Amino acid sequence: MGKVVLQGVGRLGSAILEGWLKTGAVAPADLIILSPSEKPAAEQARAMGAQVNPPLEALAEARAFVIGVKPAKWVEASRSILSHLNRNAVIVSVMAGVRGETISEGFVGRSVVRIMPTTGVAQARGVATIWAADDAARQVGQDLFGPIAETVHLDEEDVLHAATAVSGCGPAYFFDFTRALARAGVEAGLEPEAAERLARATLRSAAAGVEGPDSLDALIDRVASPGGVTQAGLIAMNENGALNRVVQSAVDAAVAKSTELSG
Ligand SMILES: NC(=O)C1=CN([C@@H]2O[C@H](COP(=O)(O)OP(=O)(O)OC[C@H]3O[C@@H](n4cnc5c(N)ncnc54)[C@H](O)[C@@H]3O)[C@@H](O)[C@H]2O)C=CC1
Ligand SMILES: O=C(O)[C@@H]1CCC=N1
Repeated sequence: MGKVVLQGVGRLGSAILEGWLKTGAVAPADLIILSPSEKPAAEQARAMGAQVNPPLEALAEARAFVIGVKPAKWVEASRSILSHLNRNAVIVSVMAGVRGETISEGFVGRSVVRIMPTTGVAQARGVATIWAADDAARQVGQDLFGPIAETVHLDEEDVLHAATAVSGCGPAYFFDFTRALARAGVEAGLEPEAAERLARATLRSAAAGVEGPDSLDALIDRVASPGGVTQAGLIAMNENGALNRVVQSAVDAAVAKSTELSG
């Protein structure tokens, strides 16, 4: 089967690692982790049998090489490992922006699959958008991320910018909204601790609602009694298209940044 190399155990890399360890999607004995500093998730993986920073000759057994470093770092990070990496290893990039063709050139023609996951992969409850130029690479992406995320396959690489702006970044938008809701609750008279507990629990409760088949319109409708309290809040939030405008501007800015990173 071959080894899976994870290069970079930062915010997202550690979430991926936690998801794999939790689900067994990648057996710890098949994991090679490359990290310049000690990381709790890497240490947990090591205790379960993974190799952390082994001699680079170990990369000759790699079937997949996951780039978990920042877009500005991958070229430098690939330099020392390239000559050791199995010729047939599939390069799995979770980097925002950087194009598959550019990565493939940097990895001397190896196949590339691009994935845009959310940090929810840590709890095996992520969502991951997948694009690859060839089916074999796409399958590697599915095998690695299917067990820890709901996967959405794209036919067009360019649409990854939009998927990144909506989904890769999306959890932060919801957390930001939740924080704003808690702050508004404090303004309205709640104690800060109660306001934060209520806002966080409401996010979880709303998330449970979207597990089912109901449309978003139906879900909103169920909360908003006609002429009632929720409707008053929704009317204020959407006055002159305010909510759509602010969300659209966030997505547009993220798409622009992702496009900038693609060079
Ligand atoms: N944080 C997120 O929610 C998401 C991040 N991404 C992508 O994931 C990648 C990583 O992002 P974050 O985890 O947020 O950044 P981060 O800065 O938290 O993690 C990057 C890690 O790479 C390590 N690193 C740097 N040079 C290295 C090298 N030569 N060898 C091994 N490790 C090295 C750093 O020590 C750091 O721990 C980025 O390309 C980003 O676009 C994609 C989707 C979501
Ligand atoms: O903020 C970032 O650049 C990365 C990509 C999507 C989520 N986090």
